[in-house]
Amino acid sequence: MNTATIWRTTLTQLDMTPIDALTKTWLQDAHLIELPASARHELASDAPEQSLAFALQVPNDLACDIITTRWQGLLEDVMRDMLGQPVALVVRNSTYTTAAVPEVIPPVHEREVPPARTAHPPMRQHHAPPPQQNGNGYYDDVSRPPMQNEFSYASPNTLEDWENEQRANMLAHNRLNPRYTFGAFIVGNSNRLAHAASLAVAEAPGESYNPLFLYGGVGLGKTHLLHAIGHQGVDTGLAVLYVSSEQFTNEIVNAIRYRTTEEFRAKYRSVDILLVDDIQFIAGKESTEEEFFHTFNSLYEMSKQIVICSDRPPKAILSLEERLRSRFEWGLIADIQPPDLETRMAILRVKADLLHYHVPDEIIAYIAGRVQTNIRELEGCLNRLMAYQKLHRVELTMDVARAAISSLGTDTREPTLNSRQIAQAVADYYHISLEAMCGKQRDKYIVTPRQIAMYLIRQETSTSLLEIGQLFGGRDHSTVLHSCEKIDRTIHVNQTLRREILAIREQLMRE
Ligand SMILES: Nc1ncnc2c1ncn2[C@@H]1O[C@H](COP(=O)(O)OP(=O)(O)OP(=O)(O)O)[C@@H](O)[C@H]1O
Repeated sequence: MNTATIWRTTLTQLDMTPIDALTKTWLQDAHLIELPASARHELASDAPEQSLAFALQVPNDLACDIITTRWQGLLEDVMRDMLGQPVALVVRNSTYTTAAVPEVIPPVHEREVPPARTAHPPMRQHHAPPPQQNGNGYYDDVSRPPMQNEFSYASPNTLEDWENEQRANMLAHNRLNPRYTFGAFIVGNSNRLAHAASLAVAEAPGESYNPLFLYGGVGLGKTHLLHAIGHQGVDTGLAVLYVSSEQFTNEIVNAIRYRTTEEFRAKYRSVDILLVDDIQFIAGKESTEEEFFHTFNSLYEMSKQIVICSDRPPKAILSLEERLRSRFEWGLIADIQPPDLETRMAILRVKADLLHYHVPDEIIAYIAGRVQTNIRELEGCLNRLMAYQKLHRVELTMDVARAAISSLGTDTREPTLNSRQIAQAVADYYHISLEAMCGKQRDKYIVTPRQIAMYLIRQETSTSLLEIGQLFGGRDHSTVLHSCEKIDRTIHVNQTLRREILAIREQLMRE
């Protein structure tokens, strides 16, 4: 996929985000280019090694500042979901060239600066040049007025309004992903408890479950729930702080290094809701655990809400100090399990609707059947499908979906099924013998499963109509075609049949 297509597809996906109109105009005018290896030093120092590196050329300095501080993280997330690989961006004014940067001056994000003294760092601060606050608690590099003629999209008044709104937003919503709200979270059996507990905590922070400890596998919605609690807290005027344990650790290291531990403590102890992601990473880091222990105690004593996420329950975080482990167990521990097929389909449906992307149910079921454990991958598949379809300018059919999804990496299940396995699964599901199903019998309780088996074989394998006919007692290809078409029509009007077929598919995917 070339960079122009990647960028066009990214722009379509930004439609559902609350990016303001002016920034959207800048993004529409931006150009994405691949960053050559020789320019990788421009990326944030914590950009993953294996990330795809791009430069986003935007029309002016102001756009550059705002997109970097406010939206870069979101852009990287959207592109990562679409491309299935981490993405690192550097946002530049389009007049910038690498050659123009004097070699003796390191890129600004690599220069050493003391940690910003703010309780509300901007979103993804680690990717941006560290902002400097002015006396009003605003960030100078963002609040700086634009130069005359710097852009021509809005009158100064509009810009001023915009800036005020953005400052307020940035200070309030800090690093929370605008897409991760309760409204956008699909509830199923796998996450019902975690969702209910998160909602209870958001509605009455510090009163119901404290701490709330959420755990579950990769990409199952822990961070999403954490941010949803955060948004609700911010909306009700509370001071919310979301940190990854990695960020917490870095801040402590910096606080010790720059002798700003008092400020560090003041910051963490002034919040109403503390949200900590991936707590398992503080285990074994002595001074981080020590500081977190005191932070926890202070907040707890003041009845401030603490919500913690991890990939495993407290008992399984082996090198965690006992006193922290026991505190994590004081409140409620809720797990998130991999979603069932229905939930995966619902998530895909909602996501497709948000993108105004019409995806037939059968394709939703197909994707949901292939990605079973990780919702991030599930979303990635949908993004990939959309990008693939746009790139090839083809109608969205099952074959297109298959081609798009099969080019994905290892987390998806490739169809390794053969016709006999499918026929057997259908026979098992309807409690009939394979022989009867493949024979000549014409009773309805045999005929329908036979037609379903033909339909599924046609969907899931490249077996020809002729071969399918041979498997089913030497029927000719037009009979097979008729059966497939009949099932295809019926599942659009018959919920029961649709569910039965989904259940068989799910069973096959599990095998
Ligand atoms: N129940 C859900 N409804 C809608 N979207 C969901 C749901 N669960 C997860 N997602 C989406 O899946 C993606 C991954 O979720 P999230 O980042 O919260 O996972 P995580 O459990 O924190 O993963 P990790 O362990 O990798 O940090 C996000 O885009 C999130 O919005």
